[in-house]
Amino acid sequence: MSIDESGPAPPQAENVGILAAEVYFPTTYVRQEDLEKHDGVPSGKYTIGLGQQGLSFCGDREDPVSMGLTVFHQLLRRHGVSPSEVGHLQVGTESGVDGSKSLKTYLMPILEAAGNTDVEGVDCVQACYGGTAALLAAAAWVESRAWDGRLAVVASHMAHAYDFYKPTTGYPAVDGPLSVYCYLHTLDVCWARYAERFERALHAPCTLDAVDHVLFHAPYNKLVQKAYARLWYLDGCRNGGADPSPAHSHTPIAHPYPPTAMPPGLEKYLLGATHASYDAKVRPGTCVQRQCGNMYTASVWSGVAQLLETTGAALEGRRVLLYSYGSGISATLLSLRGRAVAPGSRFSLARLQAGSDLAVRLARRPAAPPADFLAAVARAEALRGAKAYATLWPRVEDLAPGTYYLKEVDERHRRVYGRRDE
Ligand SMILES: CC(C)(COP(=O)([O-])OP(=O)([O-])OC[C@H]1O[C@@H](n2cnc3c(N)ncnc32)[C@H](O)[C@@H]1OP(=O)([O-])[O-])[C@@H](O)C(=O)NCCC(=O)NCCSC(=O)C[C@@](C)(O)CC(=O)[O-]
Repeated sequence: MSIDESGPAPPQAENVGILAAEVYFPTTYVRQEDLEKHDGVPSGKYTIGLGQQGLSFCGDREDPVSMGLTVFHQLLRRHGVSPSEVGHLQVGTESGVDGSKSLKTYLMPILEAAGNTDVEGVDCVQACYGGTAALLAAAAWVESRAWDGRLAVVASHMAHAYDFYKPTTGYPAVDGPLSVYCYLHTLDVCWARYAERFERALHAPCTLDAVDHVLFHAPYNKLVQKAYARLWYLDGCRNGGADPSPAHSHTPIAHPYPPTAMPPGLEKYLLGATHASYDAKVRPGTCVQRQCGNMYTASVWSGVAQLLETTGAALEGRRVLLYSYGSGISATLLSLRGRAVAPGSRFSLARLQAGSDLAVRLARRPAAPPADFLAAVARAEALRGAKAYATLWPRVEDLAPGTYYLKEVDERHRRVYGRRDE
């Protein structure tokens, strides 16, 4: 997919696009309905209230490095990319394993094995936005005079899902309502700026009708539903539509209500009014997010991979709007266009679709009991900063074939990785 029009095209801009995407999630997860029972909250609180189905977590055998190794290895192998073809490798992350060494350096053995050490890029760290920053840096490299024709890889990894779920010492402190406000308010600002640029570049009105799919960063799915409803509302306001609020029906809206000052009933109305278009434009990119929980830097980009799987060649010519949000605040609203590549290319949309197995892998995961999840959290806490230990769980044979895993942390905090046989 190519990055959409956003201004006068520099000479190399036609080379910029996403050729392939790969997603890794651990095989261990807990069902949200089991967590509701375990936590003693009313039934529906997590599954309907937050719109989530599963929560991925991993044991001490997996960390951001092993997940990055797995997904990077898989990306090259599945798409027939030789390590010598990679000239840029950038990792978007929220949770490195070292205060100095980048995650990118841990992935280098895969390229070094093929004699390739001439690889630009390090890590991008900024809450959930790191993956997007990495993608934009890779795109800028391909557009620049430094580009030598090789491929750029942005390897986003999934952070431990419980990092944000159970804040304790050393975990992020969260102001939930403020963070939700910031997410939605930032969407308002981004949409206004996006629409302005769109109209300047394309000399055509920017409306949601010009968009075929929308992908959102997803801390939880209910916020995605609300964000899409808000986008529809903003679109109506911007394009001189009538106030859809039952209380103010058909009054032209000069200024949208801010997210915190919506008249009673308006949000519910918007959710209902956008139900069908949400199903068509948004839902196809949300399955991994609902089944794994907040994937932080990888969240919105998992939607790209899922859209490739569900839509394939039909994506050609379609416009995908993508909202990346990271606390702090950093956000980008950008659009991508599905583009055909040379017939028979290893990166054709049809091939990407045929080679993708996200739904199969999600369905194959056996659900773990909440007690396993809590034990993994407790062990991660106990091992924070520890050295000279061998990892214990899960058993290597319970990892998916080909998965990289952490074997041990030695007495000098050096991490040793292995790979499960295929
Ligand atoms: C989001 C909050 C504040 C929610 O807070 P909470 O206390 O978990 O839930 P709540 O009591 O506010 O209820 C949530 C919804 O569930 C409903 N509900 C309640 N009970 C039931 C039931 N039985 N059956 C059906 N529905 C039920 C309830 O009515 C409500 O509906 P809403 O008003 O939203 O429409 C909390 O989960 C939180 O603090 N989360 C962490 C922060 C977060 O996710 N923020 C999102 C924006 S910031 C962001 O995306 C960045 C981030 C987080 O990814 C980090 C980064 O960038 O690094």
